[in-house]
Amino acid sequence: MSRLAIIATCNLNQWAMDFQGNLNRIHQSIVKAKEKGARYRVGPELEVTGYGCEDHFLEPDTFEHSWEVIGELISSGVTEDILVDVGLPVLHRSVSYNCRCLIYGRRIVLLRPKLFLADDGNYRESRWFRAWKRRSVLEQYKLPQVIVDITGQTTCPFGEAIVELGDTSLAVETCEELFTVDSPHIKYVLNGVEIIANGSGSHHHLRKLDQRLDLIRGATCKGGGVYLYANQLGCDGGRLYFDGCACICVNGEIVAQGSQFSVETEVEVIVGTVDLDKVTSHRVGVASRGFQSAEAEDISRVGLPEFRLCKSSNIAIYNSIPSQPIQVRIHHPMEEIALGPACWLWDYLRRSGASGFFLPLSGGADSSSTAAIVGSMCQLLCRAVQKGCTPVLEDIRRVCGEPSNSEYVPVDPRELASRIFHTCFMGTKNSSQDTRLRSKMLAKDIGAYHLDINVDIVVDALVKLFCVVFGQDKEPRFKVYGGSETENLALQNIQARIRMVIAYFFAQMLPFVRGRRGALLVLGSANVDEGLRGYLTKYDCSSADINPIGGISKVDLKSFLRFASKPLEENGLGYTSLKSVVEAPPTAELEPITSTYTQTDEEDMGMTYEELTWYGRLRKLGRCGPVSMFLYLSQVWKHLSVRQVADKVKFFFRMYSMNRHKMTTLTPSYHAENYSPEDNRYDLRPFLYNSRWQWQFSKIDRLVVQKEETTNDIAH
Ligand SMILES: Nc1ncnc2c1ncn2[C@@H]1O[C@H](COP(=O)(O)OP(=O)(O)OC[C@H]2O[C@@H]([n+]3cccc(C(=O)O)c3)[C@H](O)[C@@H]2O)[C@@H](O)[C@H]1O
Ligand SMILES: Nc1ncnc2c1ncn2[C@@H]1O[C@H](COP(=O)(O)OP(=O)(O)OP(=O)(O)O)[C@@H](O)[C@H]1O
Ligand SMILES: NC(=O)CC[C@H](N)C(=O)O
Repeated sequence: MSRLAIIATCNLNQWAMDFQGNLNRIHQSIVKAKEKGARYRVGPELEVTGYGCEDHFLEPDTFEHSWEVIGELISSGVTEDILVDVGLPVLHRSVSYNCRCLIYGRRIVLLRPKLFLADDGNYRESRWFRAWKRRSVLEQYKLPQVIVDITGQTTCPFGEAIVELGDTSLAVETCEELFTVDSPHIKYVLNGVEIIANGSGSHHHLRKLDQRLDLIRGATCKGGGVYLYANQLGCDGGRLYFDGCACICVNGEIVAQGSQFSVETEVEVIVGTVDLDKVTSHRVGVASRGFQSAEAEDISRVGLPEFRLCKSSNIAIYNSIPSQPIQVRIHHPMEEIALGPACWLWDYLRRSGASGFFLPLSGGADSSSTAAIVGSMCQLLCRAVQKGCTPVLEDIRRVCGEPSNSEYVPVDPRELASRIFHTCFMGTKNSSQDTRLRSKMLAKDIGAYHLDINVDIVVDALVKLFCVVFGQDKEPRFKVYGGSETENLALQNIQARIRMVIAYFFAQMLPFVRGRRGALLVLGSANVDEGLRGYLTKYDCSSADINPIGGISKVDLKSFLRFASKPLEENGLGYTSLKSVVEAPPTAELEPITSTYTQTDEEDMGMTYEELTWYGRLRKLGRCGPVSMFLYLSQVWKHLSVRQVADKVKFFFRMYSMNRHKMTTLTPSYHAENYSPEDNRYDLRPFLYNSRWQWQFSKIDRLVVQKEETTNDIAH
């Protein structure tokens, strides 16, 4: 008979610092794995604490509580008859490490510290942990008293090692180690390890899954082997959405895949039956691998001979056949926008204790996108309830403020939206009927509780106050009525800013008005490009509690709106009113519309959204300063003269640097794109610039002259 093994990996929706909840979910995942006959279970990175504890990893309490959780797991008996691989932070000789802990029954088999830390973009693990550098040394770790008391074991091996089981060998790596050039799994494969597990804390951004799956397949494609990938799922207390997708890969082919975006369960266990003889067979067939293996550098080994993964008395084995390769599921980027932020919003809402959302809905592309994402969340929730996910139903009832004996079951996403989603059009004299109507129609499509109000009374009161203080002759006027730039801007900003105050007021009071308790979270809708250009009023209605689209570009949002306007049968979101939103030119509607003037975003900004997307990508992803951005764009924008390109690039950098201060107060938003300008965690820059960029701009000027001379020479 083949060496068949049933193994399990999981997606866990952990929450930073929620030790009790995290313990329950880890426990549940082990129980589920055992129920399905698995003999090995791997969980996500730092699952005991939650990945996103950040500076809590500097507190000794965090390490102590982590061992208490391990103690609870062991004493519950759940680790009996299964090899469990859990992620937690560990202090060893007063140095903190991000570790995997392998437990069998009441024995800690190995503590394996992370070798290569994640330190780019959103990650800064070296702020809290050290990477393990003594790769050839296996040290003895002094176990804490809480574990000694339960197990009687006083020390365990600490370091990089292969675990030799009775019938196979296994090694583990942690998240970023899969992404590094010289991944540890290469050595493990050459050392004959058949099963490699990776516990990850890896977040979603658009179009990323492809890369991750390629790496997973690549790990065992050349040298054979089984690769198990576990990940966190959901919002664990920050701006990131961890997108699960736990999977099992055999000899470079995915045989099992968990969900990427799901509100259905906090504990998703993915089980596969793998034939380890297939690994041997694959390996024997590649002679060059054999040559390299024969001379591979040895790795320390820890023995667990009494444990056989392919246990012949395992009843489940008799009933199972090896898992076959599957077609992997990769969502279209537009579905990713509809699903990722929706799942993040739901975790945030249910965990914050709020009673729903309040969204200032202008009928423009941005706030309409936010609204559609909340609609998508309601659709996901109703689908989960239909499938019988009881914990989801309980959470919904709690958010809706239902009594404990409630029998409420949401079946219609629009009906659910009417309970938890509130939208408000806040018009002024400058608002058009078109946007007012679009806002109303979209709210109807989604089912939101909608308000249509005018805020002129408040704006006028503020202008009056100004006149009382400074005199009637200083009454500010719009430019179209002969006012200066300053007056024109001030009159716009006050309308925009007052909307924010009203939004918070209404969000606090609406549950009371509707005979409910609690308060609503205010949603924001600023997008990446506006942030970059500074085309927003600081502390206006783009300031909110959370923003699901703050990391998404306008160009992607437009495509998303087209997708969301399609009927459900065509896999859209069914919000047909969005069609007119996409077609309308973006406008702030803060200036009076006259027969000769209508305000539009692109004209106001002095650049198009498409140009802004270029600047955004080159600035962050291309790591371009003004000069290299100019050089690059003068190659690409052939429809413009180099002087025009130079003027555009200089204008962008001037506006960007003048407005960078606005990024410091950006509403916390879902991280969806690597070109995000988010200033607090991701895109760290100064916010007081010399916006003349003298050195850089004069170099651009010299280059323009040079290029013009060269072009003239060629022409003659
Ligand atoms: N270096 C610096 N560091 C810190 N803070 C700085 C600062 N420079 C100015 N400030 C502060 O920022 C204030 C100016 O910023 P802010 O009040 O926002 O005003 P401001 O940026 O002058 O004007 C708002 C901009 O957004 C546009 N807008 C308005 C309304 C809607 C929309 C839309 O998205 O549709 C766009 C409008 O056309 C204009 O370009 C100053 O009064 C000062 O308090
Ligand atoms: N008339 C309005 N009624 C309700 N909310 C509004 C209105 N105008 C603006 N807002 C809110 O203020 C935010 C910022 O306003 P701004 O004029 O900058 O719009 P925007 O960023 O272009 O977004 P949108 O595309 O949603 O209009 C909007 O996203 C919206 O949430
Ligand atoms: N936690 C980690 O090591 C994650 C790093 C990895 N590059 C990722 O984005 O998935």
